[in-house]
Amino acid sequence: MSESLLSLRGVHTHIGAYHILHGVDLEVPAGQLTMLLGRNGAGKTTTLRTIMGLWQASRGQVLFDGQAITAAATPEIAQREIAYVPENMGIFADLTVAENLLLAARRARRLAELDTERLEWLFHLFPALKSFWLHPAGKLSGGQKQMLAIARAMIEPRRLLLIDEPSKGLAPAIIRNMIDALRELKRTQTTVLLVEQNFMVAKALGDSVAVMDDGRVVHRGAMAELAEDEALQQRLLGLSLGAHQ
Ligand SMILES: Nc1ncnc2c1ncn2[C@@H]1O[C@H](COP(=O)(O)OP(=O)(O)OP(=O)(O)O)[C@@H](O)[C@H]1O
Repeated sequence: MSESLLSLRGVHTHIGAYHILHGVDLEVPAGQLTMLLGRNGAGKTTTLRTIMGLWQASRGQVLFDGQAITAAATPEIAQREIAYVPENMGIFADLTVAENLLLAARRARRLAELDTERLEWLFHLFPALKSFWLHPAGKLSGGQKQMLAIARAMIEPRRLLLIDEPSKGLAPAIIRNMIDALRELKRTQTTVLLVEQNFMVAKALGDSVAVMDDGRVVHRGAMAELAEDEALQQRLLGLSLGAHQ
């Protein structure tokens, strides 16, 4: 079992008067892709936002590489090379694809300063970025916007990527492209925590898995084990047998 890069220990999060996370225990092994699954409203997005410091944990600990980041502010967390791709993607529609990528790169101020090798790798993963390089990002299709959002998170080497439901609303062919790109990212041994509702995506990409329900992690294990156990999927996720084939 590889060592955890990120650990959540008994994390509680309140949003205003609402108690949303009720003691989340989660381990994200280094160099692996961990799936975070669960029904709607289980607390997956709240967990990612709490890790990123966008919500503050009211109890418990968030440890990154053995150090507590529980009370750290978001910029400090980002400086530790943790990147977050929110469900709404957070791209700037009026800016070009190139400008969107440049803004995500902390070490480059001008396009010429972007690491060309890394850029070529991103173009190889997401060819649409090259075709639309100088077009406003708002003109991209939903799938292309999602690819841009992920590419922004990958423009510089990151130690941990938090990605929220990248397949949402995408056509199956686009989802397959996205799976291919994330598989390629896995080859670089980047540690990823990926929230998904689409079980096919989870099955294709996950090394390990955590399933949430009602603000807690209720199952942890290998993704391959959950993928084979339809009764467990039914119990944890309410998937009807065979529905996700
Ligand atoms: N800003 C907020 N104010 C109040 N309640 C919130 C807020 N954001 C989330 N919640 C509530 O917290 C609970 C968990 O939401 P969260 O978005 O983390 O779930 P999720 O597992 O990501 O669900 P989904 O798959 O639907 O995105 C839900 O009951 C939701 O209504």
